[in-house]
Amino acid sequence: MLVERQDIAKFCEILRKGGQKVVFTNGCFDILHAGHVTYLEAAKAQGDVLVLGLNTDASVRRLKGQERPINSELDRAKVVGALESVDYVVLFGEQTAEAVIAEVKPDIYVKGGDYTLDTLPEAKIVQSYGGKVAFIDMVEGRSTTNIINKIKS
Ligand SMILES: Nc1ncnc2c1ncn2[C@@H]1O[C@H](COP(=O)(O)OP(=O)(O)OP(=O)(O)O)[C@@H](O)[C@H]1O
Ligand SMILES: O=P(O)(O)O[C@@H]1O[C@H]([C@H](O)CO)[C@@H](O)[C@H](O)[C@@H]1O
Repeated sequence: MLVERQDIAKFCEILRKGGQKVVFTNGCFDILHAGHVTYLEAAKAQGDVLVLGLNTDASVRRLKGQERPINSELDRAKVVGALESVDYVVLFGEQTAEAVIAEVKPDIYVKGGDYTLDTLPEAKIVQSYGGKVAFIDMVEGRSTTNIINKIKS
């Protein structure tokens, strides 16, 4: 389910008050692949509810170049939100997920093994309120870039 950004803070406060352990992750999820699916299943397993912060189209363009995303933000939200492991999706347009994390205040913040505590600016804000940061191992050879390059070749 897509939650409006203006509602996400209140929404997650209600989840926490209901005793739900909230897991948060973020990403572009442009062309979904098996690495994403495995990763999101492992992220969800860390708690009770998985909230996914999805980069807006403008944000993806800044991060991954003018030719991206391939799929629009609403299409990406619909596809990734259809996964059983993903409970809620919220769009964010900032460069990093720090602001939306400050609103969600997840118990656990998860990213893939392509990041480390040193390369994750969001780690500081999670740790500032006692949240946990977890990393999920990468599924070898799976990436949206690889898929695009394979189609182009
Ligand atoms: N092969 C993979 N195995 C596990 N997790 C992955 C894998 N690829 C991406 N992720 C994770 O999924 C999230 C979204 O990543 P992203 O959408 O950038 O995927 P990507 O395939 O790396 O895309 P791109 O090739 O466009 O950079 C990130 O947290 C990332 O760590
Ligand atoms: O799909 P990606 O490229 O893994 O998602 C990005 O993750 C960044 C990460 O959290 C380190 O800051 C984030 O800043 C960026 O906005 C994308 O979500």
